[in-house]
Amino acid sequence: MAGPQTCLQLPVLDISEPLAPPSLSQACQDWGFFYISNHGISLDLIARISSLSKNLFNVPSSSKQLLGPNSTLKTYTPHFIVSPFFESLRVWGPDFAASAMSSSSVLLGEPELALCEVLQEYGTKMVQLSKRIMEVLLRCLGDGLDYEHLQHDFQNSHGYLRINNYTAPNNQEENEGLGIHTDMSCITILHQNEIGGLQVRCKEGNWLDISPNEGNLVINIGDLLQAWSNGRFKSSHHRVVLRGSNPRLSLAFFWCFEDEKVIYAPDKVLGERNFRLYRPFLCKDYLRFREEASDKVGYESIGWTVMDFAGIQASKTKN
Ligand SMILES: O=C(O)CCC(=O)C(=O)O
Ligand SMILES: [Fe+2]
Repeated sequence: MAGPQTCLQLPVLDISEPLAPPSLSQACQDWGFFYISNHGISLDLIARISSLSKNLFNVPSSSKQLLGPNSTLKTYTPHFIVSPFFESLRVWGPDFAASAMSSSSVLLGEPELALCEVLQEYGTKMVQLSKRIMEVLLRCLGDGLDYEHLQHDFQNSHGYLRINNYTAPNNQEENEGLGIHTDMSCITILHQNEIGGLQVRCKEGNWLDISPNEGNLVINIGDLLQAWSNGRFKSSHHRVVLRGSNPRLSLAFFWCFEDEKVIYAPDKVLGERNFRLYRPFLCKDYLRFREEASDKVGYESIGWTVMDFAGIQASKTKN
């Protein structure tokens, strides 16, 4: 008899094709996760980013603190904020090279030009992919002509990249590299290396692996799109577990609404559900709510999702 399912089978959207697989809408509704293929990101580009960014993570932690939460740039998240095994460097778009230049100059004493160049290439491709993926997703929400109208809402969206470096202890345990959370994006485009470890939580509460899939990138829906789509797309709780001591590196690109955007599901996306699940809210107010959550309860976002913040049924006061 087959054992319980441990790995989630997800549709693959071939981004070079005009049509999406029929199962895509359902996957966005049930899981908020799918893969994309033919995305134009070569293994060589990823290998160059991985090896150059390792040089940055290898500098002494006293240097990395110069970019930490109390610094001016605040592009580095040190160990123990998210977990003992996680550190991360943020690269702001749209000028990814300039952001990498500032951070690498602080870490190495001079800019790492090769890294700036590859990150500019990666970031620019991520922006193009995000627009293409959003186009496909909007077609799923509004049939035919509606989608062009919907696209206006995303014209000022922007993106940033996080280079996540995981180092697990050499023990037999399964260690949590990144705790349970939802993303504060519209969509996230993720490359995880061959180690795997990304998991999504089922309704029943158990965890399913989202395995590395033949060079395909993982896409997940974030909170902003869940609210804007009136819950038709789901921002799922997910986490990263580390099995064994192999190093894990991931590149997570977050495509977001602009800070001043009022997030409010347009009439055309309401679909069969004729009422709104979320009150209108300013994007930056939700980001602030989540920041406040991290200060109070740490990184994990349970009880501090967009439903808690703006859900019409939800209690809106948190003490
Ligand atoms: O490292 C990963 O695979 C996932 C990262 C992630 O979920 C995030 O940065 O929000
Ligand atoms: Fe995430």
